[in-house]
Amino acid sequence: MLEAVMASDINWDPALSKLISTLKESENLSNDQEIDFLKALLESKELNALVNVHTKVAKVGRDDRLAPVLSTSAQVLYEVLEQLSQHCHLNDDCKEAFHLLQDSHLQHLLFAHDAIAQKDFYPHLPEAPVEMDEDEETIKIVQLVKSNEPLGATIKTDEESGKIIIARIMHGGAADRSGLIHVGDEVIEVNNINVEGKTPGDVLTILQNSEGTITFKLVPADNKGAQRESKVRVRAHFDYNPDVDPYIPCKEAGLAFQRGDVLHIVAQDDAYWWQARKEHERSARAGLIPSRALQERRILHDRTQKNGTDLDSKQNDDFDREQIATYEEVAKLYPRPGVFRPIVLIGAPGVGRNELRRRLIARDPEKFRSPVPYTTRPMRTGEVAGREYIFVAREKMDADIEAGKFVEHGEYKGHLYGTSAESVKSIVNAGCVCVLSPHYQAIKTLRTAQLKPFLIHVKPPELDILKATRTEARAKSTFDEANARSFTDEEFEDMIKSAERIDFLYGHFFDVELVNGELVNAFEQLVQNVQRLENEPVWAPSMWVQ
Ligand SMILES: Nc1ncnc2c1ncn2[C@@H]1O[C@H](COP(=O)(O)OP(=O)(O)OP(=O)(O)O)[C@@H](O)[C@H]1O
Repeated sequence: MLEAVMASDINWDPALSKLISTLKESENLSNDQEIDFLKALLESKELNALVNVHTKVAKVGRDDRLAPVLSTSAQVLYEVLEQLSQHCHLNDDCKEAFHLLQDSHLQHLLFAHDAIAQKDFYPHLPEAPVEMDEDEETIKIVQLVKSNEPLGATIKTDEESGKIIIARIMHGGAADRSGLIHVGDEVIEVNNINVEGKTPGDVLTILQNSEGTITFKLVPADNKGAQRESKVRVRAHFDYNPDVDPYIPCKEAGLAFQRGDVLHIVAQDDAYWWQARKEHERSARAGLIPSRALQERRILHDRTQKNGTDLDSKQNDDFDREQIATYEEVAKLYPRPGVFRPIVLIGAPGVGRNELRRRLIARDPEKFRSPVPYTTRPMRTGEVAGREYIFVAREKMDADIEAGKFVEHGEYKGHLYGTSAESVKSIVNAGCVCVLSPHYQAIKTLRTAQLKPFLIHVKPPELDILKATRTEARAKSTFDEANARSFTDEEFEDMIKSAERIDFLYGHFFDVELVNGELVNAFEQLVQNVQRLENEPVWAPSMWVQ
């Protein structure tokens, strides 16, 4: 009786009611326990409520008015940001729209929208296994038309089976675009020629001698389509030329690049050879590049071979080079309104970092500021504490350096000098652009996710221009504090050598290189870079972007 009252309170789903009544009619089912269990489950309030929710959601889902106009809005947002970034300097409205669209709440809202629009919330279940006769092998026949373009696939002999298999499919190449050939597919015939027992070299000869259409008979691999394009971008920290690489499996498939190039890594599934495209050449076919592991091994091997005869191992007391520079993962760092990245001018002593820094501050002292450095040297007559320097006791500064409170520091004639992290932070927090011109060894301590510095290498021009510009400007040597004199020839030469060494050791860390020949031009370039940083996204270590 009680059951009947409760049941009548519930608005049963019609399909569920029908199932329950069918169950009651199936009295001839032998196992009573199973029927009781099923009955209890079907009559439970929870299941009924779930079915009702499902019916409502399904009904709403069918409503065309709720269909998303767009399911890639986040992508569109990035495209709009890219467009706007080129016009920010022209128009204040552009600038405002650019800053508004960078808001992380807005971006996450669009990500959530796209996930729903693409119905990305359903669990991805593996495909149900299809029962197949084990002896039966599916064979596919693939026809490709031979053109001047390479096939974009490499083959190898499988170590275990001795069969010829597809080793690699180059992203964007002819084989990839056909969508018909996959890594691991076994090659049985090429143009009706059986390749059993043949070497990859023999197969290549068959391919080279074929004209027009090439027909492959293949046994498909189990994991076809397993290659998925990754989104990883890296900045190369070394130059690479496949033409002079004796180990690359196929020189034509290689991708040449230079230190500083941003590469889009499209496949990393091979331990030694990654596939990549240059970031600014999006439509191009991907090429092979050495993997991080392979490149690390090569560098270590080269170092032991050279055994201390090169720039790298000399003067180790002076420099500490990043152990092994291969690739650094990068992402686009968008400017944030009112929060400016510190501008750090690095260069050989005497090259003109301070001159450029002073000019930048003089151009807009409200906006560009440099922190007052700390020192342990005694105050000189005419100096004011907190204006030229913040004067501190040696013990205090030693302790603060030890505690990591200085972003850079050094010792000169027995006294410590340095810039505190706090003073940089307070300039940034005040909405100003912090400009620093520290010693080059400070790169390592400055280059952190907290500071996110924009590093500029101020380089000297060629020797004759260096001499001419400094002589004409009556430049004062910075190597002799006691006497105001001009630079000597030796000092000019040292400046160039020092710049080469900075480039060798830290070149991959710089965002921009700026040649300080004619001062007016160098300053103009500096201003342009500073403006670009305020208005455009710039590649930075991906750790800084998260
Ligand atoms: N492009 C240039 N043309 C002519 N003179 C220049 C140029 N750049 C800098 N100078 C002059 O060279 C001298 C040294 O410059 P600056 O003090 O800026 O060097 P620095 O890189 O800061 O050196 P240090 O690290 O040794 O202090 C100054 O007299 C400066 O005016």
